[in-house]
Amino acid sequence: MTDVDYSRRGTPLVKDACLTLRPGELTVLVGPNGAGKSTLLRLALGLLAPDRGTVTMHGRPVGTLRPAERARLVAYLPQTRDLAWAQPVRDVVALGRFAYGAAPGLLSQADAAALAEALAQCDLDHLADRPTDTLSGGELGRVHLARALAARTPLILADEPVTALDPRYQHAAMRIFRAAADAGRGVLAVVHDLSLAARYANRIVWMKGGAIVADGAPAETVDAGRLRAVFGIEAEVTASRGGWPLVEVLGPV
Ligand SMILES: Nc1ncnc2c1ncn2[C@@H]1O[C@H](COP(=O)(O)OP(=O)(O)OP(=O)(O)O)[C@@H](O)[C@H]1O
Repeated sequence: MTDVDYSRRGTPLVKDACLTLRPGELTVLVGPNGAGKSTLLRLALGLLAPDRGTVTMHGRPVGTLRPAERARLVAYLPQTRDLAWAQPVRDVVALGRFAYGAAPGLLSQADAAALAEALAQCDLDHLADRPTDTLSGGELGRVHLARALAARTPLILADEPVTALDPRYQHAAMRIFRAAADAGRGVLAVVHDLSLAARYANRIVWMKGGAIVADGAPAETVDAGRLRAVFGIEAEVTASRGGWPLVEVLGPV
């Protein structure tokens, strides 16, 4: 996206945003509550139309893509994930294949392979037949992640995909995203845990007040001054043994 502005009732929610997602990169979007992260994702997906600027996907204006075309290019994991009715986990994950013509009970070989891989990646094999209204919040979070992965799209946009997950599954999910990026896909994930972001991202995009205020590798952008300026927190940043920045939040400024 280039030079994107978006306002609602006279209030600018996204200002002058320029962002290019590249294949092979796990980009983590961070910023305080209300910074405009979800709005930016929705603009990138063409779910909102910008007041100014351009948004393209694979070189085409995103607004000109038909829904099924878009669904083959990008998987979207929204922040609020309502399911209209309870269905078995397997069928919900299979919805990730709808852009390829799949329906529950009507899966091609490719659909079935993608479904099986996504269930296994998200450790859902033992829950595959469970109705979704019997799952815990974290289990349901993994179902939605699996649905996004099953689409096997070149691009994944995930809005707070790890928020409901326990530490083990948070790391597992970030590793899945990182592996997807290493395999050549482009991933953009909104993550609030800054150490988790710094541990796995190739690149961190920082938003505040609707604007992208920094964009770069974790080692280049995670520092105490930026954490104070963007989040209003005092924090100590040290280097982990693995070389990535570790953030210890001391408290609000
Ligand atoms: N339809 C709308 N009308 C008015 N204000 C809106 C609308 N949609 C979003 N906003 C406001 O825009 C701002 C940005 O919202 P957005 O959901 O993009 O933030 P966010 O960075 O994703 O926040 P969070 O971390 O809390 O999820 C918020 O202040 C929100 O209240």
